Amino acid sequence: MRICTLREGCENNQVLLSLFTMPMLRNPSDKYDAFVPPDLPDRTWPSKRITKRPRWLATDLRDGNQALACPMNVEQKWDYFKMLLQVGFTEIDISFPSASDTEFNFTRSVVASAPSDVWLQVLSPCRKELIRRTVDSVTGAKKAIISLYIATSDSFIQTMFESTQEAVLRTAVECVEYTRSITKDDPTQQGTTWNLMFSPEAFSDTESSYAIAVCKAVKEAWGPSEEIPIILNLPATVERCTPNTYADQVEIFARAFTGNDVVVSLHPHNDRGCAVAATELGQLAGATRVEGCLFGNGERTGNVDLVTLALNLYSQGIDPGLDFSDLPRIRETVEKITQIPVAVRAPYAGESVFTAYSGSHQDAINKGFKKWRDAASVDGRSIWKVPYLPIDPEDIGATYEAVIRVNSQSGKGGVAWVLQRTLNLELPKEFQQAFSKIIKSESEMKERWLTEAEITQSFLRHYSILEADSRIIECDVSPKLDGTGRVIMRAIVLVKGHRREVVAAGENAADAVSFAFSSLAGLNLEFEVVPRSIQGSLGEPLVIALVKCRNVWRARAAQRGDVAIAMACLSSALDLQEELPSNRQFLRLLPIIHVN
Ligand SMILES: CC(=O)SCCNC(=O)CCNC(=O)[C@H](O)C(C)(C)COP(=O)(O)OP(=O)(O)OC[C@H]1O[C@@H](n2cnc3c(N)ncnc32)[C@H](O)[C@@H]1OP(=O)(O)O
Ligand SMILES: CC(C)C(=O)C(=O)O
Repeated sequence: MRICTLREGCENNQVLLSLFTMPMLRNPSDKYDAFVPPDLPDRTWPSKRITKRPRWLATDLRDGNQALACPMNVEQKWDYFKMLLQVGFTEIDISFPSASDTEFNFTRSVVASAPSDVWLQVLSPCRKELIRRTVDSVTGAKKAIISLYIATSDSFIQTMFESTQEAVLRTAVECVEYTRSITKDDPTQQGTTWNLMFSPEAFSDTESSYAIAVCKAVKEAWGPSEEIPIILNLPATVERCTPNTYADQVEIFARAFTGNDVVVSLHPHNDRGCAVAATELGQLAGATRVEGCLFGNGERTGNVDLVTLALNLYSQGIDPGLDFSDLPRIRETVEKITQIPVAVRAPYAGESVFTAYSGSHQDAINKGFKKWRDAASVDGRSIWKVPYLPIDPEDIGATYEAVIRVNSQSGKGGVAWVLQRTLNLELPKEFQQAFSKIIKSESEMKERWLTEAEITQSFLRHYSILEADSRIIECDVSPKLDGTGRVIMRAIVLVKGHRREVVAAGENAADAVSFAFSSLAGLNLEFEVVPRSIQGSLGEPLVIALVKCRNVWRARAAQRGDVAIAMACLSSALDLQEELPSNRQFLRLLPIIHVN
């Protein structure tokens, strides 16, 4: 066998060995034409705002389904359909009935038991035999939309149909007339409320005047009413231009259909990654209905993502009319059925989209949450103003656990957030700083983020809060017992195997303890004590005392208020002894509390 490479050039009887990939074109204009936008100098959409939700159509069971390696079976379609109903969709593109028995049979079973207020939409090309089968599939439905499409873009007409604009327009009209004759004009079909949707395929690639001409002819052939306006659907079948250009195209189209007997609908795909933007601008330009899929499933890069669109509205204070309170469950169902994972950074739904690892983000979120909660409790309102979080993750079923994850990029705000959540413990700033260093190096050592449980355990361990071996045998702090209004502290401590009793008085518990310890150890120590109640995962309620002694913060915990503080001070002081010269005789009081 003789081998050649592209670089050397190949002759007959040689086997091509692909040793290198072809470089991208130096001059892409040799191959690709720039998109030519329509001219609309007096466009009005840029100064408009979206103030209400569109009509939503979920095409997961049709456009989404036709893009799957393993199209859904009847059972999967049913599970998906029920989920869409729960979310609140009232227009659902359920199938391409002429494609297969599965599609046809599923459609028949939905017709038999779908809620009566839901529009069942089914798609067919403009081919009469396929339209017949499509109409048969929804016969008996309460509400059905027959959705017809035909290619109208020059390139599709030339490449696919090898036809002309006139012939395509004629076919479209004939097919609509035929559809009308076997649906709303057929006396045997009067049990169903029929509507028509028509899509000039690759609208965004179609000359606007031609798209309008075809749709006008189609509208006339169908004869819509104001009660049931015809749906003219404008697919960006392949997204080929910037969203502002799509919006111009939509505005040009919408201006041509001013009556109430038309609804302008959008069907954007995401080839350039701009489908959400295109859909939002398309609504500014006059569209009032949107077709898409959950999480942007669909052909190639997908249809526009309805979750993102709906939650974008929600984040602006507009009720999207779709319920994503339990988005994680919806995501799980969709992933299971489609076998396509939702990307970790998919807006709203991705695993990482509410997570901050970096210190400055965490700090701002931590402060923002506190302010938001305080503000809510003051004036009864709770306008969301937490930095870095476009919406409250809890609204869509995400937990706050995912909001802050602590790794070596994190600062003190992160650990403060975690301890606040797990122990309901608010650490003083310097304490946060000290503990954050410990956590940072643990995370660096492990080369990963640390879980809330790991951080909490590390806190308890580092400050000897949970160690079992108690060496304070008794500790009693009795307020104001010495007749002078001072606090008496009495403790029996085990020091190197010897029981010792310490008694002292002070202005408060900490004071008393500091005197007690001073007398025991021969040191003069002062304590600043910040008592905190913690509940959290520890079972019994505890008091943690954050103790500052000689400018070092420490934490200790015990089961009851003053005693806890006393023990905390004592224990902290005893820890400090280790930092003193070894010739001083000091005690080692081992951890003081036992928590089951
Ligand atoms: C942009 C979209 O998403 S459109 C929806 C696409 N979805 C699907 O195609 C999924 C289901 N499709 C199918 O099961 C099959 O394609 C069927 C049943 C529709 C048709 O199957 P077949 O008859 O074998 O035809 P085939 O799949 O090759 O389709 C191409 C034919 O349809 C014609 N065609 C394509 N679109 C249309 C249209 N909108 N209106 C009329 N004819 C059309 C083509 O010109 C071609 O005709 P030709 O055979 O005379 O050249
Ligand atoms: C048939 C139409 C609506 C479509 O799916 C598209 O053009 O992408």
